[in-house]
Amino acid sequence: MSIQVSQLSKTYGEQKAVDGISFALNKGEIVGFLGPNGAGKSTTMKMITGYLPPSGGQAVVSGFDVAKEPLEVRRRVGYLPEANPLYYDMYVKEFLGFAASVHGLGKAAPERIRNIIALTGLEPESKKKIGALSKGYKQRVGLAQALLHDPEVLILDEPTSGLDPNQLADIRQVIRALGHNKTVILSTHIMQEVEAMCSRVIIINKGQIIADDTVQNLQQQEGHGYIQVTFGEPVAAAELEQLPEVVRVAPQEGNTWQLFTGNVEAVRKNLLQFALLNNRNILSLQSNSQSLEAIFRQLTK
Ligand SMILES: Nc1ncnc2c1ncn2[C@@H]1O[C@H](COP(=O)(O)OP(=O)(O)OP(=O)(O)O)[C@@H](O)[C@H]1O
Repeated sequence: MSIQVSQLSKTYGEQKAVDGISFALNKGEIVGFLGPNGAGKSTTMKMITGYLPPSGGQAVVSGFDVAKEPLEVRRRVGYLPEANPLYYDMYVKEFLGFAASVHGLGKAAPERIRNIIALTGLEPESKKKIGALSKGYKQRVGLAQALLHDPEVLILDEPTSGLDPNQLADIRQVIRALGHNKTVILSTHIMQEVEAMCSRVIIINKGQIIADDTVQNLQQQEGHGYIQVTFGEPVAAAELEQLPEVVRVAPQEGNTWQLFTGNVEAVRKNLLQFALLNNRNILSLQSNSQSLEAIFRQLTK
């Protein structure tokens, strides 16, 4: 187990920013950490990296308790904080050299820095001062810093914020490749990003975990899949609502309906049977799963 979080919580005054959350991540997982603004994502990430002491519970990274052995944890974790604090007066290579010395990379540092600059696409800007870089390139320096010591675990708080579409594609590719032999947890508000990169999604709302599953499983869960059916004649909502396995129905244009269900196959069969017994014509029938964005909105509203 790379990351084991048990009953972790953080209280600010009266507010429970993180409220007893538990999850475990294995090596090779890229997990999308989603939630509305203020849900507790950054607070959780800061506690897992050891930058913020929890009010309760425990976080264990690569077998080390974050509270008891913070140095062992920092050796194994690469962290890109949301605010990405960088030394603006330093040159890119100078900053990475400094970060390498903090991690005690010694003689390995120059080659490692060269490799990381290439990996994060910093080459064209590597001779500039950090303060002179665009937002996207500053973000790349933050990512380079997080990767420098080749950590087993990467904790990336909105790693792609500020990147243009070309840079987005590059960095997603880098993160996907890293995910083969590391554990990556990344927070984002971009749902396509999660669909493109993550093997698993954890959704947090008001400090509590409300979903923890693969994107595919989330889409197949109760009420998240739907069938769109068009009849040749009017049908009443009540007739469709009483079909077994239908969770809710939504009228569309004309005689088209969306039937939400956790069992798309069963509803398809039930619909065909309903049409046959009640003398209705089905003009088209299509099964769909809702987008992650729609599921997110449903779960967090
Ligand atoms: N230092 C602090 N003092 C008091 N309250 C805080 C502090 N840091 C965070 N909070 C509160 O804790 C809650 C969770 O904040 P957090 O930054 O973890 O959310 P988030 O999910 O990362 O949000 P966002 O998507 O906006 O970055 C918020 O209500 C926030 O105001």
